[in-house]
Amino acid sequence: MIHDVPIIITGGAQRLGLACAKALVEDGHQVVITYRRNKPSIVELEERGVHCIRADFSSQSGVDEFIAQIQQRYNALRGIIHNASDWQSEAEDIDPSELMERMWYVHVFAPYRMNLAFEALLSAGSVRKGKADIIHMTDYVAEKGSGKHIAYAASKAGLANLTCSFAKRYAPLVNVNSIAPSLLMFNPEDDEEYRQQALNKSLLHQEPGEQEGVLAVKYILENRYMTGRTLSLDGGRHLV
Ligand SMILES: NC(=O)C1=CN([C@@H]2O[C@H](COP(=O)(O)OP(=O)(O)OC[C@H]3O[C@@H](n4cnc5c(N)ncnc54)[C@H](OP(=O)(O)O)[C@@H]3O)[C@@H](O)[C@H]2O)C=CC1
Ligand SMILES: Nc1nc2c(c(=O)[nH]1)N=C([C@H](O)[C@@H](O)CO)CN2
Repeated sequence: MIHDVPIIITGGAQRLGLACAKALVEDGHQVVITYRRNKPSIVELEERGVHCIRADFSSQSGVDEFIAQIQQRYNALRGIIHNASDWQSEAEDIDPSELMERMWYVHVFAPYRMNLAFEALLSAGSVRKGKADIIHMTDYVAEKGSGKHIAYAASKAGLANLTCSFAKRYAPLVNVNSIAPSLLMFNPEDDEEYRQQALNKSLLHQEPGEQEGVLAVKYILENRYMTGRTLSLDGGRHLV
């Protein structure tokens, strides 16, 4: 057992999770990330002192194995950012039952099990660091639904609801909040037409990039009077 008090970022080897990991290390935090598929960023993160753990949250055993590794290695946590996510749509070649199960495991079951299992570690982290946080990365569509990503949206709504329940359960030692982005970053395969449509969905018409997500995470980590709330990062999409 070592005496670090890290922040865990799930799905931390690319895009937003990776940017958060680098930024939190810069700010002096100890960081643990999970990754599913190996990537060059893992070496870079390990060189910066990040503890990288391979984990797949699409089954109960994958979640349980990860929890056991954390409990064996650490006795306190400064926080956990549930960022791992699978943005899969209801495509014709996908079995809906399999899709819903996959979405539910990564967006609801894994955060739920981890939040329960890490209660003692987060409480200890709060005592040692003066504060502990659980952050759920949800999505604008958790509130509005989505015609193309039905299971994804439903499972993100489940994650948003966990925010309220765990905020009640863990107050006052652990603050529990969500960040609900709309468009943060396009994927490389997105074509120009798709990009224009997505940009036109918000008042601000921009692809903000991962650093806006990092700022939101840092705000929550520093804030002492917010729990059970959602920080909306959507360019005013609700007003369009
Ligand atoms: N990007 C955007 O515009 C938006 C993002 N968000 C939310 O913000 C967060 C970050 O977004 P973004 O950086 O784009 O996310 P990505 O989709 O790029 O990355 C998510 C990470 O989660 C990991 N992951 C997926 N499924 C599993 C699983 N079953 N078990 C373990 N790990 C898994 C992936 O690992 P691997 O690569 O190895 O498969 C990947 O590294 C997500 O929660 C997302 O839903 C919300 C709205 C908009
Ligand atoms: N896990 C992910 N979730 C989401 C992604 C993504 O790439 N990975 N992307 C989006 C889109 O950016 C969308 O909001 C606009 O095209 C949503 N969620």
